[in-house]
Amino acid sequence: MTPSARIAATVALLGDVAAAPRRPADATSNAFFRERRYIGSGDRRAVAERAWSVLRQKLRLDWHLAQHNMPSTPRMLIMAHLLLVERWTIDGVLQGFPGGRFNAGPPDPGEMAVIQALAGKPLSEEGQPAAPRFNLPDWALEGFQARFGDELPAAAAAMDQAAPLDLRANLLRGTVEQAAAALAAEGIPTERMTYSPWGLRIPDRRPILASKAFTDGLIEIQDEGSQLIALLTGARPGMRVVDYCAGAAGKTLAVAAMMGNRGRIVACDVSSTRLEGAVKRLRRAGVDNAERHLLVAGDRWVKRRAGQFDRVLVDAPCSGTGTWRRNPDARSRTTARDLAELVTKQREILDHVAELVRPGGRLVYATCSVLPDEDGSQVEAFLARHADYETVPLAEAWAEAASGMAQELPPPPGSGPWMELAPHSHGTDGFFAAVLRRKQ
Ligand SMILES: C[S@@+](CC[C@H](N)C(=O)[O-])C[C@H]1O[C@@H](n2cnc3c(N)ncnc32)[C@H](O)[C@@H]1O
Repeated sequence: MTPSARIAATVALLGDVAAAPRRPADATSNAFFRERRYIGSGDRRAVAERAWSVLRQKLRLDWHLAQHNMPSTPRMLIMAHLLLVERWTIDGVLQGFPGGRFNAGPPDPGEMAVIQALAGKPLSEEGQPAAPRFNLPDWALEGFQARFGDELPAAAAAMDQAAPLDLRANLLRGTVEQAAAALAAEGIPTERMTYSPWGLRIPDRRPILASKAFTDGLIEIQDEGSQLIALLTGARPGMRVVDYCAGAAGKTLAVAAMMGNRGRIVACDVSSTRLEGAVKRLRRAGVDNAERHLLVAGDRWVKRRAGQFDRVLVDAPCSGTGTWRRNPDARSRTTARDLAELVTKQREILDHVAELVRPGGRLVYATCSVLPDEDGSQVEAFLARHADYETVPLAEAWAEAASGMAQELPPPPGSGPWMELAPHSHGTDGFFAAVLRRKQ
């Protein structure tokens, strides 16, 4: 493809993303390239990388375009990206948008006026309101400020970067060293992680789904923060555990490995598609102590099992604000209304499952959000409603988890009542986890 044909393909991809505003951009992107198998891998990478960078910077680009009363069309977003992010000149942009077949077509007079106004401008500038300056949607600004305080500039900047590829060695299939050696033998070098005893990191992201280490179940893709949530359950062989919002079983797999396949873990979810997705993963990982339960309206599953579980993990549906490194489009896709609905849903789920835990057992509440409404405030409100629960501070929960493990753990990733992870402070996605004990 010529450079201008790549730009035209990026316009088309961003058009598809805009046409399906509630759909995650990676799903749209996969479908886009599936329908265009003639696009070679180099072109595909170039188109996807630029589209992804536009989505990563979209709130800032929107702001610049709004200053000129220009709607954020895919064409205009790319032109603004070329000027403000890639630092192209006006001539460069005009060459990128020529007429003719396979090209995006030249700018119209309105677009041309904006191109001229944006040329040479910085992406972020003095006087810009805080939300676009920190690349945050308006509805999330207050929560980010409350969570990070003076660290907000560093936290927001780290959230802007692409994330590494994090793997978890599956101890049901071998040791961490064996997993690392298997990957290295396939030309995929990895690094150990700071906190997770099972973690292997690939700093430069590369496809690993076709690797033998992956198909043999030696490794799973899982952010270090997610691994630490599983770790904080302190699950051990022989326990009875529920992973209540299990999705496609990401954390079920990690917890089952901690249990050495002994005891029982039930993966519940309201989504049959997600639970279905768990089947293959459980098999590949060699997990045979897990069962799945699809939650339906009026389900009495929880009521019938009151007080029966040692550990209940609620990996709650959330705004995903902690994962914006990986899902930059979610910044624009999620709304204030979504957040309000999620906070209500989280409260309802917590209240519903509280009775599943046996006295002395633990309820672990986790999100991949950094917003206090979904995290600390949600837990404080739960504790105020449930006098039979108390917090197990992070250091204590960490030490408890460590005592059940063969290898030593580093010091916990923080102090205080719960675990709060973020890209700038821990190199993980943004995560929250609180360990709550049901009193005897
Ligand atoms: C953060 S995701 C879980 C990710 C998963 N634990 C993992 O590690 O891969 C939240 C999950 O909660 C599920 N969910 C939404 N509402 C629910 C409810 N009322 N009860 C249980 N699960 C629910 C969603 O279908 C989604 O799979």
